Amino acid sequence: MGATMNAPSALPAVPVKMQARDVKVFYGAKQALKGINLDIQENRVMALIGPSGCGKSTFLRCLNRMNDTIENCRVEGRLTIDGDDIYGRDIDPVQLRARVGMVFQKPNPFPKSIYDNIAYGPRIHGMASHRDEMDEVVQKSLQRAGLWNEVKDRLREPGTGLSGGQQQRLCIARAIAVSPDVILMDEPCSALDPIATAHIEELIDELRENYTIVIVTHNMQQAARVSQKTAFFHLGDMVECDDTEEIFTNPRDERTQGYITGRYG
Ligand SMILES: Nc1ncnc2c1ncn2[C@@H]1O[C@H](COP(=O)(O)OP(=O)(O)OP(=O)(O)O)[C@@H](O)[C@H]1O
Repeated sequence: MGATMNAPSALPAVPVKMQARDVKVFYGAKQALKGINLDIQENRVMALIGPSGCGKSTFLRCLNRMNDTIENCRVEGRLTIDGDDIYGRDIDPVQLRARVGMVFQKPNPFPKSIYDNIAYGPRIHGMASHRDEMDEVVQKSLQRAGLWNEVKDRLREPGTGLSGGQQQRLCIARAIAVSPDVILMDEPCSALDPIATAHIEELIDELRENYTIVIVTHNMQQAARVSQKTAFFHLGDMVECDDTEEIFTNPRDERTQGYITGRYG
């Protein structure tokens, strides 16, 4: 069977989807990240936690080059997806952002119909040539985001007319529609009530079957509930990354311990 002889209980290694090596980020003269090394495993949820201003969102934005849109922002180091340098000359940031989708803190549907919110990306990327094909993409994306049954009879109504939780699932469906490998989520539940939050958390757990997910959250219970790996950031450093259970029960660094026990943050 080819099992490793000296480690009979070892599980097969999980492939690395994205990798950061010595990633430094500057806003003008101010350094926000000090040399981050991190491996993001495929089909896992990784939570990024840490006190306000430690660089979690900055790091997240490096993963799909959203920092390119910030004028005085400079990124150094190496970031890869499936081994490809995402800051390489041959990488088109628009294509990259389809491969590495993003969901923001505040649901931000386009001022368009529910249908067109989903169809927008596939249209731009030429992913569906016929109406039937597009209908299928829209239906599949909404189903995967757990929203289809609620909206199937009102696809022509504006996306902005949905509840906050539904809007956030619409944004997740929009990200899914262009067939990403990775979905980045920047505090996706912070604007939602507890029921909508629980719904999104369940969805995140389902989505990891097909996608790699990186989520920034201030809510440590949420990190513990949804992620398999957790990385703790502090003052621009990635202090430690481990299995989520390990980080919350047995952190190695006293800064992590201080944060998870609520001593600061
Ligand atoms: N556009 C920007 N211009 C200048 N400085 C910025 C910019 N965005 C972030 N920073 C700075 O970079 C550092 C890291 O910010 P970042 O938003 O990544 O932290 P964070 O951990 O996500 O914080 P929070 O949890 O409060 O969202 C902070 O000192 C912040 O002030």
